Amino acid sequence: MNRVAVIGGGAWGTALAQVAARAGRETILWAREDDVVRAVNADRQNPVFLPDIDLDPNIRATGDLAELAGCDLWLVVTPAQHMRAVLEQAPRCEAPRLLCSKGIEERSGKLLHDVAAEASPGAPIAVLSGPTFAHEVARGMPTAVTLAAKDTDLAETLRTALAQPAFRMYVSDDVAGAEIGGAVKNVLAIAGGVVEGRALGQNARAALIARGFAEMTRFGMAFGARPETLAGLSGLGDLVLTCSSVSSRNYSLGKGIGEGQAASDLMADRKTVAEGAFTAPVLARLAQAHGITMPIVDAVADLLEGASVDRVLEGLLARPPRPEGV
Ligand SMILES: NC(=O)C1=CN([C@@H]2O[C@H](COP(=O)(O)OP(=O)(O)OC[C@H]3O[C@@H](n4cnc5c(N)ncnc54)[C@H](OP(=O)(O)O)[C@@H]3O)[C@@H](O)[C@H]2O)C=CC1
Ligand SMILES: O=C(CO)COP(=O)(O)O
Repeated sequence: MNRVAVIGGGAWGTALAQVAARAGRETILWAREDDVVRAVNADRQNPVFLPDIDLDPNIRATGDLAELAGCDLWLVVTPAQHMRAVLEQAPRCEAPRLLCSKGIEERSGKLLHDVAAEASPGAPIAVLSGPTFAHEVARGMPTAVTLAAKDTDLAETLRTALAQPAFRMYVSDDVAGAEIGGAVKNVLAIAGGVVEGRALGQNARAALIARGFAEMTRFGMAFGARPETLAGLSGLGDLVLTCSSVSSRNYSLGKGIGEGQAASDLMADRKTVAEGAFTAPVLARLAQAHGITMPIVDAVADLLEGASVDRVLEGLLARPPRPEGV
Protein backbone atom coordinates (compact mmCIF):
# COMPACT_ATOMS: atom_id res chain seq x y z
CA MET A 1 0.00 0.00 0.00
CA ASN A 2 2.77 2.43 -0.88
CA ARG A 3 0.97 4.64 -3.41
CA VAL A 4 -2.40 6.04 -2.38
CA ALA A 5 -4.85 7.85 -4.66
CA VAL A 6 -7.42 10.27 -3.25
CA ILE A 7 -10.29 10.99 -5.65
CA GLY A 8 -11.88 14.36 -4.88
CA GLY A 9 -10.14 17.65 -4.13
CA GLY A 10 -12.80 19.00 -1.76
CA ALA A 11 -12.23 19.63 1.95
CA TRP A 12 -12.48 15.97 2.96
CA GLY A 13 -10.41 14.58 0.07
CA THR A 14 -7.68 17.11 0.86
CA ALA A 15 -7.74 16.29 4.59
CA LEU A 16 -7.55 12.56 3.84
CA ALA A 17 -4.61 13.19 1.51
CA GLN A 18 -2.91 14.74 4.56
CA VAL A 19 -3.71 11.59 6.56
CA ALA A 20 -2.25 9.31 3.87
CA ALA A 21 0.84 11.49 3.44
CA ARG A 22 1.42 11.65 7.20
CA ALA A 23 1.23 7.87 7.28
CA GLY A 24 4.23 7.93 4.92
CA ARG A 25 2.34 7.08 1.71
CA GLU A 26 3.13 8.63 -1.65
CA THR A 27 -0.19 10.41 -2.19
CA ILE A 28 -1.83 11.52 -5.44
CA LEU A 29 -4.86 13.80 -5.08
CA TRP A 30 -7.20 13.91 -8.07
CA ALA A 31 -9.23 17.11 -8.37
CA ARG A 32 -11.52 18.22 -11.16
CA GLU A 33 -10.66 21.89 -10.93
CA ASP A 34 -7.38 23.12 -12.46
CA ASP A 35 -7.18 25.85 -9.79
CA VAL A 36 -7.11 23.22 -7.05
CA VAL A 37 -4.47 21.11 -8.84
CA ARG A 38 -2.28 24.16 -9.44
CA ALA A 39 -2.57 25.51 -5.89
CA VAL A 40 -1.80 22.15 -4.26
CA ASN A 41 1.28 21.60 -6.42
CA ALA A 42 2.59 25.17 -6.45
CA ASP A 43 1.60 26.54 -3.01
CA ARG A 44 0.88 23.39 -0.93
CA GLN A 45 -2.59 24.81 -0.22
CA ASN A 46 -6.20 24.18 -1.25
CA PRO A 47 -7.61 27.71 -0.91
CA VAL A 48 -10.88 26.75 -2.62
CA PHE A 49 -12.04 24.01 -0.22
CA LEU A 50 -9.61 23.84 2.73
CA PRO A 51 -8.02 27.27 3.21
CA ASP A 52 -5.19 28.18 5.61
CA ILE A 53 -3.78 24.68 5.95
CA ASP A 54 -0.26 23.79 4.82
CA LEU A 55 -0.30 20.52 2.94
CA ASP A 56 2.26 17.77 3.30
CA PRO A 57 5.00 17.73 0.63
CA ASN A 58 4.19 14.04 -0.03
CA ILE A 59 0.91 15.12 -1.73
CA ARG A 60 0.90 15.69 -5.47
CA ALA A 61 -2.27 16.77 -7.26
CA THR A 62 -3.39 15.77 -10.73
CA GLY A 63 -6.39 16.42 -12.96
CA ASP A 64 -5.81 13.22 -14.91
CA LEU A 65 -7.65 10.13 -13.67
CA ALA A 66 -5.38 7.89 -15.80
CA GLU A 67 -2.53 8.63 -13.35
CA LEU A 68 -4.33 6.70 -10.61
CA ALA A 69 -3.91 3.37 -12.42
CA GLY A 70 -0.69 2.42 -10.61
CA CYS A 71 -1.92 3.20 -7.08
CA ASP A 72 -2.35 0.45 -4.48
CA LEU A 73 -5.35 2.01 -2.70
CA TRP A 74 -8.02 4.50 -3.79
CA LEU A 75 -9.77 6.74 -1.29
CA VAL A 76 -13.02 7.79 -3.00
CA VAL A 77 -14.16 11.21 -1.72
CA THR A 78 -16.41 12.70 -4.39
CA PRO A 79 -19.89 13.98 -3.51
CA ALA A 80 -22.17 10.93 -3.34
CA GLN A 81 -24.18 11.87 -6.44
CA HIS A 82 -21.01 12.02 -8.60
CA MET A 83 -19.31 8.87 -7.34
CA ARG A 84 -20.65 6.54 -10.02
CA ALA A 85 -19.68 8.82 -12.93
CA VAL A 86 -16.16 9.46 -11.63
CA LEU A 87 -15.46 5.77 -10.93
CA GLU A 88 -16.75 4.82 -14.36
CA GLN A 89 -14.37 7.32 -15.98
CA ALA A 90 -11.41 6.14 -13.89
CA PRO A 91 -9.05 3.44 -15.18
CA ARG A 92 -10.02 -0.16 -14.42
CA CYS A 93 -7.86 -1.72 -11.74
CA GLU A 94 -8.35 -3.90 -8.70
CA ALA A 95 -6.94 -1.54 -6.07
CA PRO A 96 -9.25 -1.51 -3.03
CA ARG A 97 -11.73 1.40 -2.99
CA LEU A 98 -12.10 2.99 0.44
CA LEU A 99 -15.33 5.00 0.22
CA CYS A 100 -15.24 8.16 2.35
CA SER A 101 -18.31 10.00 1.02
CA LYS A 102 -21.65 10.07 2.83
CA GLY A 103 -24.97 9.71 1.07
CA ILE A 104 -27.41 7.59 -0.90
CA GLU A 105 -27.50 7.73 -4.70
CA GLU A 106 -30.65 9.68 -5.51
CA ARG A 107 -31.66 8.10 -8.80
CA SER A 108 -31.08 4.43 -7.84
CA GLY A 109 -31.73 4.58 -4.07
CA LYS A 110 -28.50 2.58 -3.58
CA LEU A 111 -25.93 2.79 -0.82
CA LEU A 112 -22.50 3.85 -2.04
CA HIS A 113 -20.85 0.43 -1.63
CA ASP A 114 -23.37 -0.93 -4.14
CA VAL A 115 -22.74 2.00 -6.47
CA ALA A 116 -18.96 1.51 -6.25
CA ALA A 117 -19.24 -2.27 -6.79
CA GLU A 118 -21.20 -1.65 -10.00
CA ALA A 119 -18.85 1.10 -11.20
CA SER A 120 -15.57 -0.68 -10.28
CA PRO A 121 -16.18 -4.38 -10.96
CA GLY A 122 -13.69 -6.67 -9.22
CA ALA A 123 -12.28 -4.05 -6.82
CA PRO A 124 -12.62 -4.77 -3.08
CA ILE A 125 -14.75 -2.18 -1.26
CA ALA A 126 -14.42 -0.67 2.23
CA VAL A 127 -16.03 2.32 3.95
CA LEU A 128 -14.60 5.02 6.24
CA SER A 129 -17.09 7.11 8.20
CA GLY A 130 -17.31 8.99 11.48
CA PRO A 131 -17.31 12.38 13.19
CA THR A 132 -14.62 14.12 11.16
CA PHE A 133 -14.61 17.80 10.35
CA ALA A 134 -12.02 18.05 7.58
CA HIS A 135 -10.27 21.14 8.95
CA GLU A 136 -9.58 19.38 12.28
CA VAL A 137 -8.32 16.17 10.66
CA ALA A 138 -6.08 18.16 8.31
CA ARG A 139 -4.52 19.90 11.32
CA GLY A 140 -3.82 16.54 12.98
CA MET A 141 -6.35 17.00 15.79
CA PRO A 142 -7.48 13.78 17.55
CA THR A 143 -10.21 11.98 15.61
CA ALA A 144 -11.76 8.49 15.63
CA VAL A 145 -13.63 6.78 12.79
CA THR A 146 -15.19 3.48 11.75
CA LEU A 147 -13.41 1.57 8.97
CA ALA A 148 -15.72 -1.15 7.67
CA ALA A 149 -15.23 -3.94 5.14
CA LYS A 150 -16.99 -7.28 4.79
CA ASP A 151 -13.50 -8.78 4.59
CA THR A 152 -12.01 -7.85 7.96
CA ASP A 153 -8.48 -8.70 6.77
CA LEU A 154 -8.90 -5.96 4.17
CA ALA A 155 -10.14 -3.54 6.85
CA GLU A 156 -7.06 -4.32 8.97
CA THR A 157 -4.72 -3.84 6.00
CA LEU A 158 -6.26 -0.44 5.22
CA ARG A 159 -6.16 0.57 8.87
CA THR A 160 -2.46 -0.27 9.04
CA ALA A 161 -1.75 1.64 5.80
CA LEU A 162 -3.27 4.87 7.17
CA ALA A 163 -2.60 4.45 10.90
CA GLN A 164 -1.35 7.32 13.09
CA PRO A 165 -1.96 8.21 16.72
CA ALA A 166 -4.32 11.15 16.14
CA PHE A 167 -6.44 9.30 13.55
CA ARG A 168 -7.88 6.22 15.25
CA MET A 169 -9.70 3.75 13.03
CA TYR A 170 -12.04 1.20 14.61
CA VAL A 171 -12.48 -1.80 12.34
CA SER A 172 -15.91 -3.30 11.62
CA ASP A 173 -17.50 -5.70 9.13
CA ASP A 174 -20.79 -3.77 9.11
CA VAL A 175 -20.49 -1.87 5.83
CA ALA A 176 -24.20 -1.01 5.57
CA GLY A 177 -24.24 0.22 9.18
CA ALA A 178 -21.25 2.54 8.66
CA GLU A 179 -22.79 3.97 5.48
CA ILE A 180 -26.33 4.41 6.77
CA GLY A 181 -25.21 6.30 9.88
CA GLY A 182 -23.26 8.82 7.77
CA ALA A 183 -26.02 9.25 5.20
CA VAL A 184 -28.89 9.68 7.68
CA LYS A 185 -27.04 12.01 10.05
CA ASN A 186 -26.53 14.52 7.22
CA VAL A 187 -30.31 14.87 6.88
CA LEU A 188 -30.77 15.14 10.65
CA ALA A 189 -28.00 17.78 10.83
CA ILE A 190 -30.13 20.00 8.58
CA ALA A 191 -32.92 19.64 11.15
CA GLY A 192 -30.38 20.49 13.89
CA GLY A 193 -29.57 23.72 12.06
CA VAL A 194 -33.27 24.59 11.77
CA VAL A 195 -33.58 24.22 15.56
CA GLU A 196 -30.72 26.70 15.95
CA GLY A 197 -31.90 29.11 13.24
CA ARG A 198 -35.42 29.20 14.66
CA ALA A 199 -34.08 29.54 18.26
CA LEU A 200 -36.10 26.52 19.41
CA GLY A 201 -33.74 25.92 22.34
CA GLN A 202 -31.37 23.32 23.77
CA ASN A 203 -34.18 20.96 24.88
CA ALA A 204 -35.38 20.78 21.28
CA ARG A 205 -31.84 20.04 20.10
CA ALA A 206 -31.47 17.13 22.54
CA ALA A 207 -34.91 15.81 21.56
CA LEU A 208 -33.97 16.03 17.90
CA ILE A 209 -30.74 14.07 18.44
CA ALA A 210 -32.49 11.34 20.47
CA ARG A 211 -35.54 10.97 18.22
CA GLY A 212 -33.38 11.38 15.10
CA PHE A 213 -31.23 8.53 16.35
CA ALA A 214 -34.38 6.40 16.76
CA GLU A 215 -35.19 7.10 13.09
CA MET A 216 -31.64 6.24 12.03
CA THR A 217 -31.85 2.97 13.98
CA ARG A 218 -35.25 2.00 12.53
CA PHE A 219 -34.04 2.63 9.00
CA GLY A 220 -30.62 1.06 9.55
CA MET A 221 -31.96 -2.16 11.04
CA ALA A 222 -34.43 -2.55 8.15
CA PHE A 223 -31.46 -2.30 5.75
CA GLY A 224 -29.17 -4.77 7.54
CA ALA A 225 -27.18 -2.44 9.84
CA ARG A 226 -26.25 -3.56 13.35
CA PRO A 227 -27.50 -1.38 16.23
CA GLU A 228 -24.04 -1.20 17.81
CA THR A 229 -22.62 0.30 14.60
CA LEU A 230 -25.40 2.90 14.52
CA ALA A 231 -24.67 3.73 18.18
CA GLY A 232 -20.96 4.11 17.38
CA LEU A 233 -18.73 6.67 15.71
CA SER A 234 -20.28 6.57 12.23
CA GLY A 235 -23.85 6.92 13.53
CA LEU A 236 -24.53 8.56 16.87
CA GLY A 237 -21.01 10.03 17.08
CA ASP A 238 -21.36 11.87 13.78
CA LEU A 239 -24.98 12.84 14.55
CA VAL A 240 -23.91 14.58 17.77
CA LEU A 241 -21.03 16.37 16.01
CA THR A 242 -23.04 17.72 13.11
CA CYS A 243 -26.12 18.64 15.15
CA SER A 244 -23.95 20.89 17.33
CA SER A 245 -21.78 23.04 15.10
CA VAL A 246 -21.94 25.53 12.24
CA SER A 247 -18.76 23.87 10.96
CA SER A 248 -21.24 21.35 9.49
CA ARG A 249 -22.41 22.47 6.04
CA ASN A 250 -25.66 20.54 6.56
CA TYR A 251 -26.28 22.25 9.91
CA SER A 252 -25.52 25.68 8.45
CA LEU A 253 -27.93 25.03 5.56
CA GLY A 254 -30.63 24.16 8.12
CA LYS A 255 -29.76 27.23 10.18
CA GLY A 256 -30.41 29.44 7.14
CA ILE A 257 -33.75 27.72 6.55
CA GLY A 258 -34.65 28.20 10.22
CA GLU A 259 -33.82 31.89 9.91
CA GLY A 260 -36.34 32.18 7.09
CA GLN A 261 -34.19 31.94 3.96
CA ALA A 262 -35.42 29.83 1.03
CA ALA A 263 -33.69 26.45 0.73
CA SER A 264 -33.40 26.92 -3.04
CA ASP A 265 -31.54 30.25 -2.60
CA LEU A 266 -29.22 28.76 0.01
CA MET A 267 -28.42 25.80 -2.26
CA ALA A 268 -27.88 28.01 -5.33
CA ASP A 269 -25.32 30.12 -3.43
CA ARG A 270 -23.06 27.35 -2.21
CA LYS A 271 -19.96 25.80 -3.78
CA THR A 272 -19.45 23.23 -1.03
CA VAL A 273 -21.64 20.15 -0.77
CA ALA A 274 -24.45 19.71 1.79
CA GLU A 275 -25.10 16.01 1.19
CA GLY A 276 -28.24 15.92 3.34
CA ALA A 277 -30.10 18.00 0.77
CA PHE A 278 -29.61 15.24 -1.82
CA THR A 279 -30.09 12.35 0.61
CA ALA A 280 -33.32 13.65 2.22
CA PRO A 281 -35.71 13.02 -0.71
CA VAL A 282 -34.35 9.56 -1.51
CA LEU A 283 -34.24 8.58 2.17
CA ALA A 284 -37.84 9.70 2.67
CA ARG A 285 -38.83 7.76 -0.46
CA LEU A 286 -37.05 4.57 0.68
CA ALA A 287 -38.51 4.83 4.19
CA GLN A 288 -42.02 5.22 2.82
CA ALA A 289 -41.58 2.30 0.40
CA HIS A 290 -40.48 0.06 3.30
CA GLY A 291 -43.05 1.28 5.81
CA ILE A 292 -40.43 2.88 8.09
CA THR A 293 -41.63 5.90 10.09
CA MET A 294 -39.17 8.83 9.79
CA PRO A 295 -41.04 12.04 10.64
CA ILE A 296 -37.94 14.22 11.06
CA VAL A 297 -36.51 13.07 7.73
CA ASP A 298 -39.90 13.74 6.08
CA ALA A 299 -39.92 17.19 7.67
CA VAL A 300 -36.47 18.00 6.24
CA ALA A 301 -37.51 16.77 2.79
CA ASP A 302 -40.59 19.06 2.98
CA LEU A 303 -38.51 22.06 4.09
CA LEU A 304 -36.12 21.54 1.18
CA GLU A 305 -39.15 21.56 -1.13
CA GLY A 306 -40.09 24.99 0.27
CA ALA A 307 -42.61 24.11 3.01
CA SER A 308 -42.85 26.74 5.76
CA VAL A 309 -40.89 26.10 8.95
CA ASP A 310 -43.93 26.93 11.11
CA ARG A 311 -46.18 24.48 9.29
CA VAL A 312 -43.59 21.67 9.41
CA LEU A 313 -42.92 22.27 13.10
CA GLU A 314 -46.64 22.31 13.88
CA GLY A 315 -47.01 18.98 12.09
CA LEU A 316 -44.17 17.39 14.09
CA LEU A 317 -45.48 18.64 17.44
CA ALA A 318 -49.02 17.46 16.65
CA ARG A 319 -47.94 13.83 16.10
CA PRO A 320 -49.76 11.47 18.47
CA PRO A 321 -47.51 10.33 21.34
CA ARG A 322 -46.13 6.81 21.04
CA PRO A 323 -44.15 4.58 23.39
CA GLU A 324 -40.51 5.60 23.56
CA GLY A 325 -37.92 3.40 21.88
CA VAL A 326 -37.11 2.42 18.38
N1 LIG B 1 -15.90 18.08 4.73
C1 LIG B 1 -15.97 17.21 5.71
O1 LIG B 1 -15.65 17.56 6.86
C2 LIG B 1 -16.40 15.81 5.44
C3 LIG B 1 -16.99 15.42 4.25
N2 LIG B 1 -17.38 14.12 4.06
C4 LIG B 1 -17.98 13.70 2.80
O2 LIG B 1 -17.02 13.75 1.76
C5 LIG B 1 -17.67 13.96 0.51
C6 LIG B 1 -16.98 15.11 -0.20
O3 LIG B 1 -17.18 16.27 0.59
P1 LIG B 1 -16.13 17.46 0.68
O4 LIG B 1 -14.76 17.02 0.36
O5 LIG B 1 -16.34 18.09 2.00
O6 LIG B 1 -16.65 18.41 -0.49
P2 LIG B 1 -16.48 20.01 -0.62
O7 LIG B 1 -17.80 20.62 -0.42
O8 LIG B 1 -15.34 20.50 0.17
O9 LIG B 1 -16.07 20.15 -2.14
C7 LIG B 1 -16.95 19.83 -3.18
C8 LIG B 1 -16.34 18.67 -3.91
O10 LIG B 1 -17.25 18.27 -4.91
C9 LIG B 1 -16.54 18.03 -6.09
N3 LIG B 1 -17.43 18.10 -7.22
C10 LIG B 1 -18.31 19.07 -7.54
N4 LIG B 1 -18.95 18.74 -8.68
C11 LIG B 1 -18.47 17.54 -9.07
C12 LIG B 1 -18.72 16.68 -10.17
N5 LIG B 1 -19.60 16.98 -11.13
N6 LIG B 1 -18.05 15.51 -10.24
C13 LIG B 1 -17.15 15.20 -9.31
N7 LIG B 1 -16.84 15.97 -8.25
C14 LIG B 1 -17.51 17.13 -8.14
C15 LIG B 1 -15.49 19.11 -6.07
O11 LIG B 1 -14.48 18.73 -6.96
P3 LIG B 1 -13.52 19.86 -7.60
O12 LIG B 1 -12.47 20.15 -6.61
O13 LIG B 1 -12.89 19.19 -8.72
O14 LIG B 1 -14.40 20.99 -7.93
C16 LIG B 1 -15.04 19.01 -4.63
O15 LIG B 1 -14.15 17.95 -4.46
C17 LIG B 1 -19.15 14.22 0.84
O16 LIG B 1 -19.87 13.04 0.62
C18 LIG B 1 -19.13 14.56 2.32
O17 LIG B 1 -20.34 14.18 2.97
C19 LIG B 1 -17.19 13.20 5.02
C20 LIG B 1 -16.61 13.51 6.20
C21 LIG B 1 -16.17 14.84 6.53
O1 LIG C 1 -19.58 14.63 7.80
C1 LIG C 1 -19.05 15.56 8.36
C2 LIG C 1 -18.40 15.45 9.67
O2 LIG C 1 -18.34 14.14 10.09
C3 LIG C 1 -19.10 16.91 7.76
O3 LIG C 1 -20.38 17.39 7.92
P1 LIG C 1 -20.99 18.39 6.87
O4 LIG C 1 -20.95 17.67 5.54
O5 LIG C 1 -22.36 18.68 7.34
O6 LIG C 1 -20.10 19.58 6.86
